[in-house]
Amino acid sequence: MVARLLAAGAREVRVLSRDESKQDAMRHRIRDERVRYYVGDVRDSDSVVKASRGVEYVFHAAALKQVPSCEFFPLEAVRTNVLGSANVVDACERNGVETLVLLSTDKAVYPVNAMGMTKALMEKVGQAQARNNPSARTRVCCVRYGNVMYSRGSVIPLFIHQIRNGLAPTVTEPTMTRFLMSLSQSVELVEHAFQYGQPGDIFIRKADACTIGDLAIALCNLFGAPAKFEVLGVRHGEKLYETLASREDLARAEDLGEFLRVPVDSRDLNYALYFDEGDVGRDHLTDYHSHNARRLDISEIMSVLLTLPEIRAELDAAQLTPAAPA
Ligand SMILES: O=c1ccn([C@@H]2O[C@H](COP(=O)(O)OP(=O)(O)O[C@H]3O[C@H](CO)[C@@H](O)[C@H](O)[C@H]3O)[C@@H](O)[C@H]2O)c(=O)[nH]1
Repeated sequence: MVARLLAAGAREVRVLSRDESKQDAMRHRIRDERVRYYVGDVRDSDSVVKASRGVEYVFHAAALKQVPSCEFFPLEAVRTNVLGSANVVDACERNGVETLVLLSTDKAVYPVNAMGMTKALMEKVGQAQARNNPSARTRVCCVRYGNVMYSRGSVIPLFIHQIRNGLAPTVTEPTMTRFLMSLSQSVELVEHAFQYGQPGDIFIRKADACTIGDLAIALCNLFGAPAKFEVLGVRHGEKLYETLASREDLARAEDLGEFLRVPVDSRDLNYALYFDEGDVGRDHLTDYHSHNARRLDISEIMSVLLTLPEIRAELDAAQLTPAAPA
């Protein structure tokens, strides 16, 4: 996102995060005087207010995002994902920020784990700001997407590490499905919300899905390893499939081709006014989830993986020419 903003000619980009070491690594990688680094924490309102003073646009990606660790420390997830996000919303309004985009996840839909529940509440905090303050200075909207391939701490780099060290990848449950998105697709979704979002909108990117067993085999094939994996069993708080849009979302959604736009339910608390009309339009019986989305087969997964620069770099490092997808 920072790279895209710089390329688009931003005068200044501020990065607020807790980890000075990651900031230092980024400073060396990006080498651009327009990037300013602020050490702080979304849990500390003061640090967010200071970092967002004089800022026009804010992209809020700070989160506790590992499902199993949020299960063990749910209050930590509440502090960062819910209260921290509320601090960001408040700081933006206070400083007259024009647009705030909140980054959410498919795990926020019908959530079963603390990570998803806290992200769902973050969506609610953003939407309540839009609904309760029609004259708000800040336009708040949300994006929701599935797994970003090769993101830090996720399963693809783990499988590659295992395969490159001669180990069989450890698959939790082979039939489990996930939506697959590239980093650039997720950034495009954020940019779309930033450009076109109305207050309280949630934008969803449609995506293809695959089973984790097929993903492991596709990576074994690419790295020339035997096509086999070890089965671990489902981890704490995990779902067999993820839902990008609920049937309730779909009843209100506008189909934009690659994206769905779910506008905020802008009725006020005076429900009597709506008694005659009711909440019409709930004609969707199915959700949009990773079991009923388009399913990639092993050779399609291999082709998708080969489009990622990170996978190409891993193959180069292993001095491998990729096996052609069958
Ligand atoms: O050793 C492992 C670790 C994970 N998995 C599976 O791989 C899939 C993906 O796991 P992981 O990469 O850890 O991602 P998720 O737990 O699905 O969560 C990621 O994807 C979400 C979007 O759905 C984001 O919101 C989260 O921040 C991000 O961590 C899941 O089915 C896991 O069960 C394995 O099979 N073996």
